[in-house]
Amino acid sequence: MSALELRRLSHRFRDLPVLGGVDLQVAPGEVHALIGFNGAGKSTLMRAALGMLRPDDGTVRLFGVPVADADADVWSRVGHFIDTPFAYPELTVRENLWAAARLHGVPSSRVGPTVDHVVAALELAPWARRRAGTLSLGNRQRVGLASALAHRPRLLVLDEPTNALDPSGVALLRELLLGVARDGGAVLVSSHHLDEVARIADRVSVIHAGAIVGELDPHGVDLERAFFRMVHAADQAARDVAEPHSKEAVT
Ligand SMILES: Nc1ncnc2c1ncn2[C@@H]1O[C@H](COP(=O)(O)OP(=O)(O)OP(=O)(O)O)[C@@H](O)[C@H]1O
Repeated sequence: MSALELRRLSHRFRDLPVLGGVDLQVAPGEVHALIGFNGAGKSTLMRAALGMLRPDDGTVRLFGVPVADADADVWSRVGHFIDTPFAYPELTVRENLWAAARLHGVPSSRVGPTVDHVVAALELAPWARRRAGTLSLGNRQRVGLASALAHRPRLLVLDEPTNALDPSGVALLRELLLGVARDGGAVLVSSHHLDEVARIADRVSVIHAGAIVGELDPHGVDLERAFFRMVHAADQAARDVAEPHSKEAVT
């Protein structure tokens, strides 16, 4: 059973079509990367996957359960990092992580060691007693990732998680995500960084203009060229559908 399954997901914001019939699955033990240009629909897809946005059409299942029916047990197995990292600015890093772990169902008897573990994992110890609102952007991003990871979720959904991280943070996160997948967890991660994706992904789906236009081999040569070729082919196919006569005139 897939940890996450999207079927025929469609959405528009007013008259702007943003997702057009997306199918996507993330299996246990797999890092599935989603790459695409700015505005391609990555965040919208992830928000729909997490029940933060109700799509116009299509279905979302988390561990086989329709997202609308997901109960606390299902959500306790999900971790996410979307948009601006969530943190209470007036609480310390430790207090934030404590709250995140409790909200994800970690019992109070285990929350102390859970927080210790994730503070160490994200190398947040020097800032653990600082208020989150006083942290640098990169360290706030680390707190957001720590909140997503603290309760050891079986499905992680991360939207551009390396954006503000320094090279050591990027390397740290890479090892953490590979560890989650090695332990049988499922990871969906969006990124613009093809080289980073190639290092961690088992599958790479390309999203373009709200549609999955193909998969890239993460171990293939020249991922960037393959990505642009795929996107341009999708654009050409869309033009051929919109203006069939211009194609006939050329051929
Ligand atoms: N709440 C909203 N209201 C109206 N339009 C929106 C809203 N959220 C997103 N959009 C539009 O939907 C499209 C897809 O946006 P989305 O944020 O999903 O793209 P993305 O692939 O995550 O982009 P980026 O790489 O820049 O983060 C864009 O054209 C965006 O302007």
